[in-house]
Amino acid sequence: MDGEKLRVEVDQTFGSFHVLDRLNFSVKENEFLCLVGPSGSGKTVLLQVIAGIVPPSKGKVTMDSELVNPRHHKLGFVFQEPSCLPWRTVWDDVKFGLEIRNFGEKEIARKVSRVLEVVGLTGFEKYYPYQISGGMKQRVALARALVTDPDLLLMDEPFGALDAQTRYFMQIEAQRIWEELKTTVVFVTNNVEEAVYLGERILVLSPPPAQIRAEIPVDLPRPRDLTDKNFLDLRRQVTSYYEVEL
Ligand SMILES: Nc1ncnc2c1ncn2[C@@H]1O[C@H](COP(=O)(O)OP(=O)(O)OP(=O)(O)O)[C@@H](O)[C@H]1O
Repeated sequence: MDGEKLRVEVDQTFGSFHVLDRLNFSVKENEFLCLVGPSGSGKTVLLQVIAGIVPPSKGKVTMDSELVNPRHHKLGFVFQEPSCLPWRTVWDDVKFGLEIRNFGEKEIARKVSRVLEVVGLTGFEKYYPYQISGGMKQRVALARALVTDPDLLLMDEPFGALDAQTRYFMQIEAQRIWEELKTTVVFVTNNVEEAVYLGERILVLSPPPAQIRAEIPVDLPRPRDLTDKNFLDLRRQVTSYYEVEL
């Protein structure tokens, strides 16, 4: 496929439990792909398989036509629970991923300061996690993932633990950041509106053994308008697949 970044062809079982049923899809370079599906449908497992953390029972995941390997490919993660290191300031937390990659001090300073600007944390460099809000902690997590210029950014319900208003604000920010950096993103969410707001394409997973129930391109101009008729029509369409058999 033209511009294909990631190809996923996997089947996953744990003992006798069949979680992912012959999933087969690809992600284009710079694409923002959203995965939605009911709780327990295997979205987190799928991200773990994509990242090479869990080896697939059958099949393979390739990035740029090579088997995915966390040692060779730069993968960024953002999880649902903000995972700031309590003893590190925002600055030190974000630079952690660069320190272990042996970047020089000057290069680290340049990259960290740039990424903090991108996620809107300039001015908060010296703050500790207990001094910042949940939304800001997720910005730190995002900055930590972005600072290494990942080939692929995997986001697992990153805004799921935030209150509704902060979540909405972070969606606006995520869209802005993606438009600026054009990183390839696989974004897992339970929230259909969030998927239509952010994704260029949405895959709807069924309950386990999970198959792709629908693949829906989101061809709406950005920034998207939650009240626009086309937005609401698409949201309804995705929801109709999502709710079958729930
Ligand atoms: N290592 C494992 N061994 C056995 N079963 C597992 C393992 N990892 C996940 N599972 C099971 O796989 C199923 C899918 O879990 P997963 O967390 O991927 O779902 P999910 O779609 O991300 O759910 P949620 O939206 O609630 O986070 C669950 O029933 C879970 O218990």
